[in-house]
Amino acid sequence: MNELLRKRFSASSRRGLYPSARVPPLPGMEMRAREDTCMSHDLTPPIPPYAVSLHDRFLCSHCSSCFRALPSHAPQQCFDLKSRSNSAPPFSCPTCFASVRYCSSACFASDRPLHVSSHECFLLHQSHSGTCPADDDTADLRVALRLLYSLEMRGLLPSESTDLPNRIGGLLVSDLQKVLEEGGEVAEKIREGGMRMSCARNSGGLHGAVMVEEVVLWAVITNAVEVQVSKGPALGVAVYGPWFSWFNHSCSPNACYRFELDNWCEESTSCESSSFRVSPASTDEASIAGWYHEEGGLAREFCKYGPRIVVRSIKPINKGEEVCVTYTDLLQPMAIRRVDLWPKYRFSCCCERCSASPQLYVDYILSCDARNLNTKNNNSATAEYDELADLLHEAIAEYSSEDNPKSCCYKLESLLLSQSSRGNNSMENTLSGRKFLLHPLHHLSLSAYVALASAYRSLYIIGLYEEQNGEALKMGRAAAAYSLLLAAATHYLSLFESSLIAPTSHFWLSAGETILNLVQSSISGKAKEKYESKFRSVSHFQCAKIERLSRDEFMSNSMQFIECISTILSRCWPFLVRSFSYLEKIEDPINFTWLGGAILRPLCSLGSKGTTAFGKSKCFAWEYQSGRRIEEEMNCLYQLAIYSLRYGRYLATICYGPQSYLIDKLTI
Ligand SMILES: C[S@@+](CC[C@H](N)C(=O)[O-])C[C@H]1O[C@@H](n2cnc3c(N)ncnc32)[C@H](O)[C@@H]1O
Repeated sequence: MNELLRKRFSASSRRGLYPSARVPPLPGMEMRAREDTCMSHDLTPPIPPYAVSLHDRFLCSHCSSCFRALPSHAPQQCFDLKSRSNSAPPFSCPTCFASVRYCSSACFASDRPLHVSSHECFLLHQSHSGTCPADDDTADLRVALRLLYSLEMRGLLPSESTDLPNRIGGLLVSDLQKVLEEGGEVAEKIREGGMRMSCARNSGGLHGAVMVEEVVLWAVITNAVEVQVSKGPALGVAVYGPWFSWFNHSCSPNACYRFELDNWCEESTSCESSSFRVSPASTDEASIAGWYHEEGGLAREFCKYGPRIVVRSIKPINKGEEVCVTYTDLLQPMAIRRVDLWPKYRFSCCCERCSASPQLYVDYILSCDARNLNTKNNNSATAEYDELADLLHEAIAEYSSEDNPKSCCYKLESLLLSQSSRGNNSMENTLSGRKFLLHPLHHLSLSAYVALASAYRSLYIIGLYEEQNGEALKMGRAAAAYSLLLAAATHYLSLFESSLIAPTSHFWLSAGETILNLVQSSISGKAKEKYESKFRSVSHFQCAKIERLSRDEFMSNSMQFIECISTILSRCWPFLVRSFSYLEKIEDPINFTWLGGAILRPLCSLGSKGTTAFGKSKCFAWEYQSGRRIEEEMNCLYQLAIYSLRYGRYLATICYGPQSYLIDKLTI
């Protein structure tokens, strides 16, 4: 931001808008279960949003109102808004160079007044005119402008003479003053963003209230969610009213959420409170009553179209229990989760996972030195750990920004090799003079596997494109191996912290897809048909029951799945990892016996309860022999792909429901 402009909007000029005296914060709102609920149940109907905005890169390819992909006449991708064409497609905004587009006249009619009146149009104009960095995404600012306009139209904005509000439209905005006074990245984002919003609203003028823009932008930062309706990056950003925004965070959440693009209500844009299995709660009942009556009710929503959000249970929940979702990546250890949550949400989580003493096994294992796995002693050298973490993050960041998968694989694998003990079946306590040793379940290893799986997938595609089949096969093997390692590791962790089934579902689906692609590009159509028919005749795995699923049934299904694929995996793992030094150290990615007896006991007892759905007897019984023909390897991998996809789909159905985009075309 221009330094001169920053000075003009210094803290002292802003302070004038709201007196510094603060009213005591309202008691926090939360959501509680109205009745006993099993895992895998929708707790809310589809909730329409307060405000939504596509990320800039999707403005040209998706409808700005309903978020559906535009018909093929529009360019599929639009990473650079400045390079738009002159001929505007139908249903687009002529004022902002057609960067905002709609799929139908209904979407156009419903959204364009908001697009124009919120001055989003002007903000995009600013972006085009080159005054903002080309890679700057304006979705947060645009959603804040839209929210601001909607609140204003409904008389829900505080007047300039009142104290800094604790809530706007029911959304928590307390702590803004502290955030701005303390400074830092988020304060900077609010100051700069608030000013850009103000410029847009005043057609470039710098007068008028900046503070209200900052308040609304803070509401967006604290309450918005990324809209994920398809594979790949999130399409945009959405802010929902109290029915969603009052769900608190837990690091051991009992619910998660999905988005739906269809089933929007043509007539009514609000939800009946009777259709919710949760209700708002607070230590101060009067403040809830205030939101029901004085502000027009919790169910008031602003957008006719746009992605609806549905909250779903992922654990059994008792009547009256608080229902929480997660605001952060749960595969991180506690210290990192705290650092991640504080700047945007201003609280230190005290959920049962965070307050357990001693810390829970899952948190211990995500951060401990490989040599301490069985000792519960986490005395590792922090300087050496920090150095390793920096190097890993640097390599991953470089991959994200420069898209050089080869260099990423080289750097990450060198780091993993230099820091690892000898692999999971032979953990040694006596290793070298190193002060910190990684193990495959450490959170740094998991982050590295995510990047490696993605980088090797890119190299595999490049190999296929360049018709270097040998190289493509090699890269595809590594991509499959890292995807499997990631899925197996998170699966293991999810047995101790069951909310981890949500990320685990993504990893099994991704492993299944990666392996299936590898098989399909490596065999002839005839061979594929043969595998498919052979597999159909011997495989009966259904992971059938989702409705009224008990925790025991779920655990039993999970153990059977692992039992089943362990047989197949032991045959094809050596083929996948051949000639990859780090992967070769891992003798069996789903065998966790190296973690020690005490830890494994609960799992062994569960395993013995297994029923027949995933029984070993139903697997193929081919023995691994070195030098087998590639078709035989592929045959084995094909089974692994199908099992991984089916199990991933089972987990995804539990977490996101059968309507989720993750539950797609698996017909085999
Ligand atoms: C999206 S709102 C959730 C609803 C909020 N409790 C309210 O009163 O509106 C996010 C804010 O809620 C509070 N919050 C959420 N989860 C929390 C938790 N586990 N512990 C303490 N505060 C939490 C924080 O102030 C956070 O910024």
